[in-house]
Amino acid sequence: MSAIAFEQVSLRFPGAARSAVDGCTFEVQAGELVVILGPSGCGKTTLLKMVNRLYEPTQGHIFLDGLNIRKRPATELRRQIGYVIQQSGLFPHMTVAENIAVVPKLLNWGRAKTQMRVDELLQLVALPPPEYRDRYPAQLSGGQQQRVGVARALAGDPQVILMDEPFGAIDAITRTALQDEILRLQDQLQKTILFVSHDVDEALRLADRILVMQAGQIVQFDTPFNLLTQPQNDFIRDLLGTEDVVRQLGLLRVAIAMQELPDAFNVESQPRLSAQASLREALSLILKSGTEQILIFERDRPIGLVSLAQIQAAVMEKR
Ligand SMILES: Nc1ncnc2c1ncn2[C@@H]1O[C@H](COP(=O)(O)OP(=O)(O)OP(=O)(O)O)[C@@H](O)[C@H]1O
Repeated sequence: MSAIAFEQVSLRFPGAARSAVDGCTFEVQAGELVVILGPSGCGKTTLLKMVNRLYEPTQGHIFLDGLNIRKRPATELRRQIGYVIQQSGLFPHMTVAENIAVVPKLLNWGRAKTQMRVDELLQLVALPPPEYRDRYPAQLSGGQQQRVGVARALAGDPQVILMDEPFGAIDAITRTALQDEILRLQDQLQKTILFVSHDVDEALRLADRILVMQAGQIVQFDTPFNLLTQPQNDFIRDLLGTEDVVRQLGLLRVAIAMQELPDAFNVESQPRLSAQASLREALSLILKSGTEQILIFERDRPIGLVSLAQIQAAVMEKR
């Protein structure tokens, strides 16, 4: 059973000429991180806000773990769905700890259990509790506020988390660090995450699958690799910049060009790279080191080799 399912969902705002979300059908599996990507005004936020019933569809149905969300009281539903928005949405007059404790309080957890949970979550988002627990949001940087926003969304241990351009207002370097945090947290917690973004690189970096929208409709719903290698039309091609080979090298993992390590291969003096690295990093290392091939490692274990010819073949294959 899918964690989230949309069945022919549309929403037309009163007086609007066309639907903001138009006949959307898709399913998200438990533990998946799905990025909703598309240009401004294409309906991303509207789609997201229907999941926690901030908006109600004018047509169609939405299911959470197989249950129609319309059958559940909106307030109870929202307690079970984490929500992170762009400007963190923290309450300015509450401390960091009080902000994170909002849902545990609603769930009547009691003081000791709540305090423990707050500290655990602060640690999880890399903010040492003694230093940050009693600060007010205004005493934090934008990136730290977003970390607290993420901690607050995780507080009630929801299975589903909605994130609406959470890092949209953050500078590029902090943004990359926060994306790394999300990937690390996701590795650890495996939540079902719907993440709105209009940043293509962010989507390619974070998503298990990307739902591309245009004018309220779904254009393609696929893995980053498939979107890059099999874009369904010119809109996707332009949006993702799939014609730019150098850009693609930076986005595709080295693993797609790798060959298995021959038996008894001497791994000693070879230049090496992690399996998480991009083809671009592999190319750069080959050119710099002057070797024919480099070794690919996964968690300290050599798993394969990549050569210049293999990188070229991988890129050619996709054309
Ligand atoms: N509360 C509302 N009342 C009326 N129209 C709305 C409302 N919210 C959004 N819209 C309209 O619905 C369409 C989709 O808006 P939405 O905010 O979902 O787009 P988006 O893809 O999230 O855009 P952005 O990336 O700019 O945030 C737009 O045309 C917008 O003007």
